[in-house]
Amino acid sequence: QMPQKSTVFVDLSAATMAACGAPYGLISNAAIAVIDGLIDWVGPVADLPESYNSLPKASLGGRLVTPGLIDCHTHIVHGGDRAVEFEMRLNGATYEEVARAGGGIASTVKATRAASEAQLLADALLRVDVLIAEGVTAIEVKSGYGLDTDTELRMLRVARAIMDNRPLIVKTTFLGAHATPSEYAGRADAYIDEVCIPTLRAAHTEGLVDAVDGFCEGIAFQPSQIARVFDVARELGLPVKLHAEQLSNLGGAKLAAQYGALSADHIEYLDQDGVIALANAGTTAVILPGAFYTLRETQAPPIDVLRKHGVPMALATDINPGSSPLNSLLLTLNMGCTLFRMTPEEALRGVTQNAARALGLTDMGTIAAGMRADLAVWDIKHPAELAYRIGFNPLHSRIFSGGIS
Ligand SMILES: O=C(O)CC[C@@H]1NC(=O)NC1=O
Ligand SMILES: [Fe+3]
Repeated sequence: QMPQKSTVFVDLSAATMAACGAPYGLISNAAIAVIDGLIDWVGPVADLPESYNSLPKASLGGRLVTPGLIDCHTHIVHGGDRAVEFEMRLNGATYEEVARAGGGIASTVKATRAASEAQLLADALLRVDVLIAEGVTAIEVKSGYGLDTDTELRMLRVARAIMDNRPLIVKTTFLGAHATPSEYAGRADAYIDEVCIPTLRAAHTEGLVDAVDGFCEGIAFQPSQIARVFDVARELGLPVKLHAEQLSNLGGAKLAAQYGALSADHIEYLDQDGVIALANAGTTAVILPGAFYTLRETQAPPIDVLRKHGVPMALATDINPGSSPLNSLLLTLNMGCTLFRMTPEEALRGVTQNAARALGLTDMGTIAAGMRADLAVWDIKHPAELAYRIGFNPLHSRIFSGGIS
């Protein structure tokens, strides 16, 4: 864990992302007082209380500061890759031909089951370091490529080990209900009862699970099967989230809302009833343009309806080797705007304040007293530049728990 710092950062503009009237919660000529790794005060430097005069000052050279970025939906731990099936598809192979050749989730399950904890960690850290270089200070990591007890537990242990190796907050999500493994082909209910739920219990006993997720889709699990997993999550006192309405509308978002889910994710096929259910439940919508782009989908999520009903929107890479091998949260910002017409402010809020909300975190995501001092310092003049550029990383430095890292 990085040493916790006490510093007053000056010579900066702060896009606090806090609700304080100005777009982006912007405070020009600001100061941020940090004590023991937590933000103690933020505001115009002219108003800096004298009580902070004894703290060391650090100039940020007039740069723009945002909350550290949060990637709230990732499958960043996994074995192998799916480049060959990417090539097969572009050479005209159908999904069925790819599946028959052993492609799809099954090929990543096979590679993940064969990989050691050390190999999974080494591979994940390569992808994590790319996110850290973009100013990311927290990520969520899902299991779901093991689909057997040993490998699901190994994936979650690797997710926890990331925090021991990098200055990063990692929240883990159990996704045993990601797909039915080949040994249970055609027996999804048996897989849920004999593997998924017992593995969830074992993972929880080992302290490996912060939330529980599922893939509610025709090619994955029905709402009734997801509900059986969510009932156990509720019994264990674990929050839930759900991959819902990605390729069709099975009512997954409504099911998630019934369980007071932290988030409903993808939601390209969400209808107005589903939006209202999310709004009433206080569930965050997680928008995932990487899968929409990679799968060349045509149905965009109902951003305007979500906006109309005040459903908080988060934005994430969904980094996974099959449907979203997208290793850039900055590019995700641009895709959220250009593909789905989110505004640059909504997009930035989607990887800060609302990403924290999608993970049930209350100590990060905005620059405000009491929050972790996890910040990103940018060589830009306006926050909109973060979503505007394509393939350009303007990060100057990253502050984690009050220390430059
Ligand atoms: O193709 C993969 O490996 C994951 C697919 C991915 N998982 C999910 O729940 N939705 C997706 O698009
Ligand atoms: Fe996903």
